[in-house]
Amino acid sequence: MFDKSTWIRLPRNVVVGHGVLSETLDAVEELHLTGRPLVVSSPTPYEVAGTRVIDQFADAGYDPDDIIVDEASFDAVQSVISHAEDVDAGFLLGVGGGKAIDITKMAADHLGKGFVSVPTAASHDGIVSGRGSVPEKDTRHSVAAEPPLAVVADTEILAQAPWRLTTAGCADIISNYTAVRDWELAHRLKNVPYSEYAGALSQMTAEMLVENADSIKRNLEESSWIVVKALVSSGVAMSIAGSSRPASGAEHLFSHQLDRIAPGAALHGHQVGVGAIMTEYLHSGPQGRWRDVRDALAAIGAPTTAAELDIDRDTVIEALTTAHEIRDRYTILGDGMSEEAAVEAATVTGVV
Ligand SMILES: NC(=O)c1ccc[n+]([C@@H]2O[C@H](COP(=O)([O-])OP(=O)(O)OC[C@H]3O[C@@H](n4cnc5c(N)ncnc54)[C@H](O)[C@@H]3O)[C@@H](O)[C@H]2O)c1
Ligand SMILES: O=P(O)(O)OC[C@@H](O)CO
Ligand SMILES: [Zn+2]
Repeated sequence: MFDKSTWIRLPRNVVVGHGVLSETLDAVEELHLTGRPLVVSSPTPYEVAGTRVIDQFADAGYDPDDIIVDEASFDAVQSVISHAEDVDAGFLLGVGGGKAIDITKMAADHLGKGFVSVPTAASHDGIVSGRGSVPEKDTRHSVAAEPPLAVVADTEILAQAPWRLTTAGCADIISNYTAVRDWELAHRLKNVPYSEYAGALSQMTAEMLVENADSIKRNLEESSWIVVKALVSSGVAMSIAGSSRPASGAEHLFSHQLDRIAPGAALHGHQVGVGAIMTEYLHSGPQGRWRDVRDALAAIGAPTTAAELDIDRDTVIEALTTAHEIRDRYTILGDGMSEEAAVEAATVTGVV
């Protein structure tokens, strides 16, 4: 008997383009969301977009409230949950980078309330995904969370954000190459469930971004358009998979470990990009495609070395040799790299 079943939870409205922040109210009303809007944001995104979202709802007769968060932690999620309960929020809007959006989708999930994603930077592919990423002690959780009912991605705002945030988003997408390779490996070796559809979509998204690298340029709003569409597509791949597997392999484990050892050193996307150069080397050897990964990152101006991440050699080696411990996710790192092998991989690829 065929007894498989799956839920693919996707946004209903994905609104992308110049000035679309002013259509946030329309995108929400079309969903028939009711009650008090709660805007969850971090300091700069609040100034850049949060106040304008609040004004829209206030002018339309809603009674919006807001809360500022700063870090991706379970404490921050709890503070949003408590605040939402105190003010009797009807639905939540996450306005900001990856951390603010992750916190909002996890709080919305706990509360059983609708969630709307309003990215202010094209820096990560959590814009659409139904996953939240939270560090806790020695580990990093990938938590099932409320996927957005609507996404409002204003390319005017995304283009005005610091350029490094956009190159971080590109690198988060380029890392899909190695994430899919790790996923296929885990499927073959450990019988981890694999979705051909999600894997193909994730890989195609990375390929399209790399093919369009010439059009991804500072001060060009079309760049934000290309990158945000790729970020949406990657998030859809995660929703189809029901996990972050299509977009998170060993290169992400390396980055998560860096977050523990050298917190705040570099952006998530930049870290996973550098990680992908080394894990592609591990997959395909010295003559393999790690140079293609490195060149694709370099073409869009993302870091390709530890120095560009502002991370020293020893930290890279420590992160490489311990990355397999952070999560129960089988990857090319297997049960761990020896120090000698880590030095070899980081040196041959020019990361250190
Ligand atoms: N849930 C998922 O599927 C998923 C996917 C990718 C990344 N992530 C998570 O997202 C986080 C990384 O996202 P991030 O790189 O956006 O980090 P972040 O949320 O810390 O944002 C980086 C900085 O950019 C600022 N910023 C955002 N928009 C700005 C703007 N318009 N102008 C000026 N500054 C602006 C933020 O306030 C913050 O200080 C990590 O925690 C990562 O694990 C989650
Ligand atoms: O599940 P994690 O490893 O947090 O990955 C999510 C996201 O960063 C993928 O780009
Ligand atoms: Zn990522």
